[in-house]
Amino acid sequence: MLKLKPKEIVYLLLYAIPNTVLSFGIVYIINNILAGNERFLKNYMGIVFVSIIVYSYLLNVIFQKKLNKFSFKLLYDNEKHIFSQILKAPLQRLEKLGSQRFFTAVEDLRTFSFLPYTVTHTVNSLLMLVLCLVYMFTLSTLSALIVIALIVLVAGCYFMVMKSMSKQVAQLRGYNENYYKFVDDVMKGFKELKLSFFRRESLMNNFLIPNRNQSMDLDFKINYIFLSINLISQYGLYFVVAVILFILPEMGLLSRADVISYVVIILFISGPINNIINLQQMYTRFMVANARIKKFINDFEIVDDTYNSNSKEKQDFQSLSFKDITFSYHNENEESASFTSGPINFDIQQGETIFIVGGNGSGKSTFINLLTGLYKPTGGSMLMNGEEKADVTEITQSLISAVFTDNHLFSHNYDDYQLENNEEYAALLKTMQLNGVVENDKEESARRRFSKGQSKRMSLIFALLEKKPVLVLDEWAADQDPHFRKYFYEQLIPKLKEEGKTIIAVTHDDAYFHLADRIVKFDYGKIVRDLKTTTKEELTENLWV
Ligand SMILES: Nc1ncnc2c1ncn2[C@@H]1O[C@H](COP(=O)(O)OP(=O)(O)OP(=O)(O)O)[C@@H](O)[C@H]1O
Repeated sequence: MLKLKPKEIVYLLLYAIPNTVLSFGIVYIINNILAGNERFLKNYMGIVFVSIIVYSYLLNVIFQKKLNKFSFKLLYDNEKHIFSQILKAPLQRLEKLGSQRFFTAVEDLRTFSFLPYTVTHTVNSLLMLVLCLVYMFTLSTLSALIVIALIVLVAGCYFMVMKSMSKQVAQLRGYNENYYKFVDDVMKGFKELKLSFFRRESLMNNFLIPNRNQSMDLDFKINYIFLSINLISQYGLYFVVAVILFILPEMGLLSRADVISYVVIILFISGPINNIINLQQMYTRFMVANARIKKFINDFEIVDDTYNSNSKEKQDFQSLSFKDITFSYHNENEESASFTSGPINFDIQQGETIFIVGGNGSGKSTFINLLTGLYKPTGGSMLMNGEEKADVTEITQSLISAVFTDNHLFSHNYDDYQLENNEEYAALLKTMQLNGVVENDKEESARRRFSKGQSKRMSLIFALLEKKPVLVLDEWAADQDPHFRKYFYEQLIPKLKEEGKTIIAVTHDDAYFHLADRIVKFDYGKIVRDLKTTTKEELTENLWV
């Protein structure tokens, strides 16, 4: 993710080299004026000095602008990339990795907003350091070598400590990932938490507080080490100054006149050295964030198996078949499957209404996820209109609209229909008995908070507006009042059937089972009954025997 292209390196050098030469020019002039060098005590030197400062300032402004543009592009492009990766990920991957990965990835990306500042200061500081050291060499080779050795010693200690830090910075990120799980629990389980003092206390005392305390201790330790290292670098330089002032002249390695130059240079480069050292913690954070974003992108880097077609072409639907379809759930770190579905053999013809029934955990929703292409089967084949389809999602995207148990009403209209002045929408609001609830045909009126049952009805309206031939409903009627439930089974389904819809509905409402064309019963992930409905009594007899 963090890779510089040759063009960017050229830009960086085009800025950094002249800028450092100019900054060095400033030190060089100061040094020579302090040393009383005749050539520098000219009137025009003041103008040269100010010009260098102004020129260097302008160069920095221009470069900062470019670098800011580059890093913000990097930041925002990656935000978009992460979003599109999530949209491409299979449901199973998302269920396994958890939504908190998304939040920490965005947080990791934000670290890169410090990139322009860090890069500019590092490049300037490094080049400045090199030039000042070269200048020192022109004054006295041996002394320069001693000074370099001392700087290397201080830097060496620093880097050793730094190296051990990246593991701890990564560990800190891990704590934050868990923290987001607790945030998720609070947001989604707020009501359950409100109802139980014990649960709230347990969440706080046994989970959140230990997590935050461990995180705080580690965060403190990391920052304390960074701070200590910065102090080492600062005081280490005073130590170098002490060597220049008291030892090198005594040993006859440096003339008293050159001592001034050396000290001026050391004091001048102490800024860049401290910069380089301070900025190391930013690099450690960049490295960790970069590695984690890479991991995130890898974890979500899958061949996009979503059928990407915007084709409005009406699909001709006659039949859909499962041939020996199998699927398994695996718990983390477990070889054997925790639940296996199939082999499933199933057929549905155009215009049929099928109710999927069975006990809790019998595999109905898993079947719906396979049918809608959200789960990829581990074996078997799917046929549409008698023709085998390699890409299951091709079937689902073009044919099926669905309302899931945990339906969601989007905050905006992402579909290709408009609600305003849409007669079909107005008619559906009436059919769903929502015309008194939804005030008008404006988007805002459709995207507010509804009661659970109303929200399901809105989702069904949106599913019907997609005008796809197959409608899949997972326990849709479970949230409806008895009056509307009766209306749904006895009038709405027959009406949709009359309009040519093929309906597959998961249901527990055995009072209405007889109203389907067929009942498909699941148990332990397998179809154990596939019955044509006749009379209510006959069905009851056949279904439960
Ligand atoms: N994401 C998952 N990971 C692992 N196991 C799962 C997952 N989802 C469901 N299961 C397991 O698979 C089995 C079938 O679950 P499924 O949701 O398909 O049942 P269901 O028939 O729809 O039940 P219900 O009537 O309660 O909604 C259950 O044992 C369940 O615990």
